[in-house]
Amino acid sequence: MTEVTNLESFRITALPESIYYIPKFLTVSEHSKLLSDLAAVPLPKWTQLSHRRLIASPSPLTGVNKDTLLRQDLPNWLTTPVLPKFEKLGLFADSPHKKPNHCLINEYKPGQGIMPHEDGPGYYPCVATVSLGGYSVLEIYEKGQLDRGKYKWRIVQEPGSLLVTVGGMYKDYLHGIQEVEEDEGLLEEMVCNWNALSDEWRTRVVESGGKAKRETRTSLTFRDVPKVRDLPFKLPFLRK
Ligand SMILES: O=C(O)CCC(=O)C(=O)O
Ligand SMILES: [Fe+2]
Repeated sequence: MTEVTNLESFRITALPESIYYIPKFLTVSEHSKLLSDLAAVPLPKWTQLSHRRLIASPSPLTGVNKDTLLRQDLPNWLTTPVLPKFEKLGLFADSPHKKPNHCLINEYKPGQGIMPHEDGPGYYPCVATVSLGGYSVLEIYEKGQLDRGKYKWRIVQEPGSLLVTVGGMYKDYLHGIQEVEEDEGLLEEMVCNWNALSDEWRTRVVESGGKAKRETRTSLTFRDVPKVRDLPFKLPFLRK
């Protein structure tokens, strides 16, 4: 496992703003435990969208601006493997609650993705994304660039990795994942964290001429929601 205590050493230097890629953030057993705990989540917790399925944990944001979290802890299976590591890295040290209180879980099958978007003002501008299952290619767009349909940078996320996005990169750019069954053009000069990727993955992709086939991939995107409201009364099933 990578010794993850110095965030700065994981900065993607090809990018102008603060974005960090930490390979092997999870051990192999932490990765498979998270996947099996996720598989045990009851089906009704998932929301099926047209191009991915989603769980907002502990619950979707509420209020007129959809920026308010009802006070409830994240489940232990999600926090136990990652929160102590976030703390070691100093992630969320300056955020209102000093740790994430919300996690969007996205599952993408081959051919699925997420349109270029920004995450919006409801969250403190730090997102920590843990990747599970297959690899993914996150594409970053300059805001005025979307109409030309072209991303500016590509970041590959391998299973077990952590991607941290803070500050300007969070606010001034859009990010998305293309809805394809196979990515193309995954060449050294096109992938800005190429050197941080595993030899196995790079070799396989180079041998297939810059192509890679998608597999099911799940992202756990941890965030801190500044606005938290107490539940008007505690329902028995929401008690910890
Ligand atoms: O799955 C990912 O890595 C990105 C997800 C995302 O951008 C989001 O949930 O806002
Ligand atoms: Fe996002």
